[in-house]
Amino acid sequence: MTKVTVVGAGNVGATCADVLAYKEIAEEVVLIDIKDGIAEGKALDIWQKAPIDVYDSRTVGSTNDYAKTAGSDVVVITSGLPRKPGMTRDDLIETNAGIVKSVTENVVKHSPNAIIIVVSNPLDVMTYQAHITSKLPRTKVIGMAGILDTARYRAFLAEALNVSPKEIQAILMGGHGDTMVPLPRYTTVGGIPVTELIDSEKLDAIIERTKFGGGELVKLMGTSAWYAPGSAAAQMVEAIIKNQRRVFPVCIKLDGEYGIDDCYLGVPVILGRNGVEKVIELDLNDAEKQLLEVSRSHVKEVMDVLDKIGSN
Ligand SMILES: NC(=O)C1=CN([C@@H]2O[C@H](COP(=O)(O)OP(=O)(O)OC[C@H]3O[C@@H](n4cnc5c(N)ncnc54)[C@H](O)[C@@H]3O)[C@@H](O)[C@H]2O)C=CC1
Ligand SMILES: O=C([O-])CC(=O)C(=O)O
Repeated sequence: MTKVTVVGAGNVGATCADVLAYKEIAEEVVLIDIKDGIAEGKALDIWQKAPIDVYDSRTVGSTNDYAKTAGSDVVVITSGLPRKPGMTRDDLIETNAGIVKSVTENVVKHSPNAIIIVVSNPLDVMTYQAHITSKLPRTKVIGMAGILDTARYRAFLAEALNVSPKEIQAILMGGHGDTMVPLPRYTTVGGIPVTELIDSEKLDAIIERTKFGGGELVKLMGTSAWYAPGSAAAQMVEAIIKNQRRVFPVCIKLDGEYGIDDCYLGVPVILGRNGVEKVIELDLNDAEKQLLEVSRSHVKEVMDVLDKIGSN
């Protein structure tokens, strides 16, 4: 039986669990939260939608009882505070590091073979936290951000070009923050390089909007996004559970790739049954390398903050 646990039954976690269930990505989806009854309630609500949307994945809710999560193939960690207007993702580090650490300990105790997908922010550094706490290989503890950031970029491009979002292929690298690195050189529209279809001024504006895409939504809603983040995490789960070997930007600890050691950054990978099956190394030009270095040094600074807090 395929089993997936989602930790945190808030906006992102519940959305992710819903997508996992209605797309029948896993046979059993467990939702767990510390708030009394919330996970049970949302799991029941998703199950009651099954006759309407026609799916048969089972959903189970749990208030902090990790026994119910035992033997999960994949665990998605969404527990933690979201930011409010005026905050950066990095402002969440102290609270969320403690949460991600204790959650990871419980996850590994009950599902030692699970692949862990981290969603909590600040994303790259929470992936670091989960990786060191779990003591699992780096290919099995990865972060979700690149699919979301790339989706925002693709959605903005589809709107500007008045084409279907299905036609836009793109890749984006780096940390999940304002220093992320969209790559126009690797962006195509139905196989046509995007630079042949849009002028550079408009493309630059879309890249800027993408970098601040999370903040745009925080400003509008007073809390951060959940529909696209929940679906993006579910898409990673699907690639793993179905061994699809899809090519996605995913946050992973770099071990020499791109000339970078000991830093958690978004890079293109092949995602399959074993988690990251391969890190793909693109032949970046000097300008792209420079942007990636800016992103690396920012993430490293936040990793240093985590080391100082000492929750690892
Ligand atoms: N990586 C990405 O691209 C994205 C990351 N995020 C991040 O995801 C996280 C969750 O966001 P939302 O779902 O909007 O927040 P939310 O506040 O709606 O839900 C968070 C849930 O975590 C639960 N929780 C807290 N401590 C817990 C613990 N120790 N064990 C189990 N559950 C616990 C809370 O009770 C709450 O239900 C935030 O850190 C946010 O910044 C959000 C969107 C995109
Ligand atoms: O912006 C936030 O705080 C949540 C997030 O990471 C995103 O939506 O990209």
